[in-house]
Amino acid sequence: MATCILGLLEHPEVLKKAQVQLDSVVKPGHLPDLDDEPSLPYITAIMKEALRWREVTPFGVPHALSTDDEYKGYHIPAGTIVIANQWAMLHDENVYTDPFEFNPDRFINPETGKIDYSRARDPGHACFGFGRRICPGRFMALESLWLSIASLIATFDIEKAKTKVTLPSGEEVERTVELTHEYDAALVACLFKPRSEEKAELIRASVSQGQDSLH
Ligand code: HEM
Repeated sequence: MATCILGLLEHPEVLKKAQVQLDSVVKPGHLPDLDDEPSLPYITAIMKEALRWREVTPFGVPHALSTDDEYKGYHIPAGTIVIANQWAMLHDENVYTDPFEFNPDRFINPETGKIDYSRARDPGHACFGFGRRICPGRFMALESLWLSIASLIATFDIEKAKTKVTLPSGEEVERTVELTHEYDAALVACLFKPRSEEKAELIRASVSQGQDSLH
């Protein structure tokens, strides 16, 4: 979710495009649900791009060989720890054009407007691991992520938080609130604003429904 929010902050046009698609599909007064998924390919594309762009586990989960093996002529003895470089697979420019760009449209066929993995491979080929130990929670993860992203975009405008700063000259300027980090200057404070009073009511109703279901 954090990656997705960062991508949307960097690309307000993606947020707007997703809101237009949501508004044309989801009935007024309702939040999106999984039945809407086939009609909302752009939300699916945003989710897949977030899972690719800043993948959750760049080096997967290390595994150890229980028996000797051979891979492309390399002998790998039993006990060797093998790390799958998911980051490289999901940023391979032969598979994903401009791999460091957050671009959900890479998964959308421009003619049909539908999801099309023939132009950019489904990140599911790497982001959940591989083989026998592939993530068993991936179906739940994809559905809950999709619902969270769709509901967030349907109800909120998201923008970088701004603050007023007074320069030594006395001039007041507006600045983006960035919490710089030793290794990464990408920590940005953001504001979530309900898109309308109707959406604010929808958010309140859904929060109180969630609280009721906890009791
Ligand atoms: C976006 C969300 C998620 C991502 C990216 C993710 C990714 C992964 C990855 C890369 C592995 C290692 C697979 C391997 O060894 O090759 C893994 C393992 C695992 N995941 Fe997930 N996961 C996610 C969500 C979940 C959820 C929601 C659950 C449970 C409800 C879950 C349960 C597990 C379990 C139990 C394993 C260990 C499987 C084993 O070693 O046999 N994961 N996950």
